[in-house]
Amino acid sequence: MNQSALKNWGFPVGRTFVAAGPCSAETEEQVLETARALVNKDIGFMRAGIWKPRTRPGSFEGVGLKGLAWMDRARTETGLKIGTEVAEPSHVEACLEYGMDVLWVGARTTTNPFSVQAIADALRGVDIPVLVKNPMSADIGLWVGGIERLANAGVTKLGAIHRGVSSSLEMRYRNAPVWTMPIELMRLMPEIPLICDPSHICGKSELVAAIAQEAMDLLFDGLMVEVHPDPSSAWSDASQQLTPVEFLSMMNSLEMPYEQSDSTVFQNKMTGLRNDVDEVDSRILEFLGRRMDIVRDMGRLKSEQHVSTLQPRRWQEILDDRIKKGQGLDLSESFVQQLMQSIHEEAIRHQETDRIEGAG
Ligand SMILES: C=C(O[C@@H]1C=C(C(=O)O)C=C[C@H]1O)C(=O)O
Repeated sequence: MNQSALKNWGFPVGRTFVAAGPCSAETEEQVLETARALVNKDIGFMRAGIWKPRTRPGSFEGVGLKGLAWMDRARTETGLKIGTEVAEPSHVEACLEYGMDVLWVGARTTTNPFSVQAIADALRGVDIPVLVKNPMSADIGLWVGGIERLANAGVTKLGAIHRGVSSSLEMRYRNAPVWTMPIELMRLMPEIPLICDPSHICGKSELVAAIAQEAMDLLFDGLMVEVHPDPSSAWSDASQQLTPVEFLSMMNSLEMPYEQSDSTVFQNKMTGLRNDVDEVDSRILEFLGRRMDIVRDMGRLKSEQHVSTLQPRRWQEILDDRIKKGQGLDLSESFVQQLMQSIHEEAIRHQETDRIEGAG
């Protein structure tokens, strides 16, 4: 949690920090209409995409420079701060000419250290807030590295935006939420304010409120939400944008939890439950240690008989059986699968280590 940093950067912060605005600037009227709908609503800044990195050519790629002039007009008229995504040094230069209040580096750009470095170099000596979206894949090193490149170039007002991760397996969301990634960023860089972009995670407007709430429950410092005066006619990302009315109603119904409570009853109950969890975790680890002892015995037997470490049929049986058992315990299939895969990998490591040592 680092909302004080956002306040120090000069952004209005209401109950939580929030950036809102259309996916793309489309027309001057659309930009102004959005700004008018957002004014005096505790908005940190109005967002709008000016250059849109699209997966395939031929789709709408942003209005370019004239969009910056529209945003500048919207700022003059409403007093809202304005921000957009930059993907190359020429974008940075144009944004600085228009005095944009905040910039962010998009997910595709964060994926490429050369691009981030070029943007960082273009930002040398500039003191505006810069936010870095997580890369397309679940590679936290690229995210941290992007933030570090900007910091090394002298950018001091740094933040991060979590927009989920591209996944061919994900069906419900456009980008898998993979909360472990922002939680790890919070641990590694606690001084960096962290904002969630539920619009890009969800891809569908009806899912946005639940993900925004989850972000609040996970102590994100704020949200970046796509809001369009008429989402169905939007030139990009039509299905994930909220109307201003939907956006405001979502903001009003968001619950903002605290990290702690002063209630001693709460604290005592939590301490008791946490002790129980500590006890269970110790037993899980003891059992895992025992499992690995057995696995190593098997490894020695296999080694003597020149039998392979990997036993695909046995592994398939184990997976099917544990997933089924997990269902009876209200453990999701994907959790049990990931857990067993980790255990299997550790088992293979034990058997292989013994094999190599035995051979040596
Ligand atoms: C332990 C064994 O070796 C490997 C590890 C397994 C496990 O951890 O359960 C299962 C099958 C093998 O791929 C075994 O052959 O049973």
